[in-house]
Amino acid sequence: MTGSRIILASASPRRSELLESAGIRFQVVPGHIDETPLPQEAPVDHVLRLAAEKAREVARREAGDFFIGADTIVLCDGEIMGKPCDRNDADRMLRKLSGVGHSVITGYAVYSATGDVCCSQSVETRVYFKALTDKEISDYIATGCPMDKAGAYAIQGGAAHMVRRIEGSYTNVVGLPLCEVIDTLRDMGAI
Ligand SMILES: Cc1cn([C@H]2C[C@H](O)[C@@H](COP(=O)(O)OP(=O)(O)OP(=O)(O)O)O2)c(=O)[nH]c1=O
Repeated sequence: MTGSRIILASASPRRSELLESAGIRFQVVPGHIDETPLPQEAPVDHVLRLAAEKAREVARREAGDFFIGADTIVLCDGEIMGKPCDRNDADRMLRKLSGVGHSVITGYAVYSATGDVCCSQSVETRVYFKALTDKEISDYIATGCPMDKAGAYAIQGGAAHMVRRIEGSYTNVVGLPLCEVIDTLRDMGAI
């Protein structure tokens, strides 16, 4: 360890758990930004922009050396799915994901306050759902789990049985592509 103060600019408990599992020492300070996509904004541009905005917003008001921001979306048939706004929206999303493949894209950014540089990257994972029954969807929504997850599901939680297979990084689906984030932290001298 270099003794750098690393700040995770995220309210996501999943991101904290993942970073902790890699043995990184850090503090959590959630970022507060508007997550509305810009008109015509491409999915990758969207997650990279939000990740960098979260990291920089926290860097403006907290002391630290390196600030990590991230944003995860589900991309299905051209639609960017963030977190559902209500149960009907969660139902609509899960019906759309049922029986088909989609992408989960996470963008992350590491901002160095001392160097005033920001390194960012996006990672894509393909996820294939089995066909879901009406009961599976309504039971899952009743648990409340979908409400704070992009695409209205958690691969690490109650939706594990809905996933037939994935191609690519598992941690990327949960919210932070660990291999890549650790490489970036090392390249920047943060760890
Ligand atoms: C697809 C999927 C998403 N998610 C979560 C990861 C993110 O927490 C959330 C996507 O919303 P984000 O806006 O990326 O993150 P957040 O609002 O939870 O936290 P912050 O902006 O403060 O960093 O969905 C899972 O936990 N499991 C999954 O399988």
